[in-house]
Amino acid sequence: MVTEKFVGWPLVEQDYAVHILTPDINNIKDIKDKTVIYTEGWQQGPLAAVLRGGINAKAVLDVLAASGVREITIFHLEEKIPYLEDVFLSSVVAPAHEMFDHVAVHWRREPSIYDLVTQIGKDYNMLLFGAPLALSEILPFYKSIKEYYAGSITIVKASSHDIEFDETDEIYKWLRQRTFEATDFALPSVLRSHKKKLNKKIAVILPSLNEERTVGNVIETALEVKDAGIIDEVILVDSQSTDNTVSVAETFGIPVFRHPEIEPQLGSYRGKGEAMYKSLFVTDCDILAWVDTDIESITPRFFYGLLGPMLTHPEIKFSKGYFSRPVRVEASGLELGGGRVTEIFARPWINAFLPQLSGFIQPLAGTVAIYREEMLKMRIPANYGVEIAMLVQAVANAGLWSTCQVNLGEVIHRSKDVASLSEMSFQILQVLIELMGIKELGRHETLRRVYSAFGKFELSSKRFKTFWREYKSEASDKI
Ligand SMILES: O=c1ccn([C@@H]2O[C@H](COP(=O)(O)OP(=O)(O)O[C@H]3O[C@H](CO)[C@@H](O)[C@H](O)[C@H]3O)[C@@H](O)[C@H]2O)c(=O)[nH]1
Ligand SMILES: O=C(O)[C@H](O)COP(=O)(O)O
Repeated sequence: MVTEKFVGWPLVEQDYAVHILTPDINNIKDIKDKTVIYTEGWQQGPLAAVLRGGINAKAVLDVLAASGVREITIFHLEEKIPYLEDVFLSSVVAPAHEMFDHVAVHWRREPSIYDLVTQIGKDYNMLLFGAPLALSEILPFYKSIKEYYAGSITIVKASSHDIEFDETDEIYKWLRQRTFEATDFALPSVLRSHKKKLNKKIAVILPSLNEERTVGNVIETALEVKDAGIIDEVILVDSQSTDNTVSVAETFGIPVFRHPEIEPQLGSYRGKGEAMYKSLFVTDCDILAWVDTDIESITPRFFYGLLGPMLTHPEIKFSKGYFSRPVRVEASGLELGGGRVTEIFARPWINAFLPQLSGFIQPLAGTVAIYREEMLKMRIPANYGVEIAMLVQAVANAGLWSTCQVNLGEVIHRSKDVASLSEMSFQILQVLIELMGIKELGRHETLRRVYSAFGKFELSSKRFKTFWREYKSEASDKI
């Protein structure tokens, strides 16, 4: 049963749709542009909100305030990742103090929301929750809570202009089936046995350019995973570092190459893409994985996590790492964004022109693994466009379902200044224009920047030509 307005609910504002939940319900509807209250009904007596943070949690506060509630009790399960608490603090705790006369926040440590509800349920006639992300998850969530709580349940979904993901959406399906957690692959014996069955050799290639501070730790961590029998080779490919990166790497006894010296007759360009292109000449392994050498928060998880889905799902030919990169911003306290170039340039571009890739959380991540035979089909730009180029071609050549992404945890790495990121974006832009065959837009390769101060101008301009590599034409006999 669905009604527009539930009479039992003492709402004083009209911007809400109220849908009745009953234990035998098997379908619920959304109403666009309205906050929706999925509820078993208003119950007089003590009530509490169980909130994690985010827009649906905030919507619970809005609904209660609009219903005339002046005092609120909030239960919150402590996050395993502490910075997520900033989301709770900024979206729930801070506004609650503005909206209610009295606010009690209880930080809890039960292992799950169901344990929490079991503990507190008898004290409240009514419990309110923020809705899970997808509409399709609301009903299962309701039914699970119902098993542990006898009072009246209410789930609130914020008004949103967003298009909901649903089961018919291909990206949603892909996200569900092709997004993995690195921690699910933490048992070396299981990965070893999959690797044996798959019968493929794996090389981890570490690209470096002036990473003397972090490279040693990255190599050591990679070697741990090699010792565990998950990878066969660890190789460093350096882009002519001017610090001690190479000598640090050499102390570990791994093969170390300066990429201009690899197949020198093919010439040499500067850039990370060039290092990745040349790596195929220094190993004959079947699967190649790259992990950046500037990652301060490196752990074995980065390596086995990236490779785990490929080892356990032979149909997966390309694996991309993703991670959280907490960035502090003024207004909301914290953004869980993907990186500045990702959010401001790559993601909007992808959604506008390459929506099939919109499920990738970190489309620019440098932590990637691919089957050698798939890489051989690709055109590789020498510059920072390499990551997006490989992603676009991986999906174009073998289909979205041959790709996956893996949550590797949190990445703390050396951050570039905005001017450097602007140059990186310019390179990625050039690569996308080329790959998408929209050259008629013109290929302007100069990035001009005008600085102005005290009425004077200074002009800097830098040329970014994208050099493309192809295995087919240039080097097929060598690899
Ligand atoms: O010419 C180069 C430039 C960089 N690197 C190494 O490549 C990795 C990543 O480079 P970095 O300059 O730190 O890139 P980010 O600013 O972190 O950029 C992100 O976005 C880029 C574009 O997608 C990706 O290439 C990166 O891997 C990804 O971390 C590091 O280990 C570098 O030492 C090289 O080997 N050669
Ligand atoms: O992936 C990105 O967008 C860039 O590498 C920038 O990342 P940052 O904003 O975390 O430095």
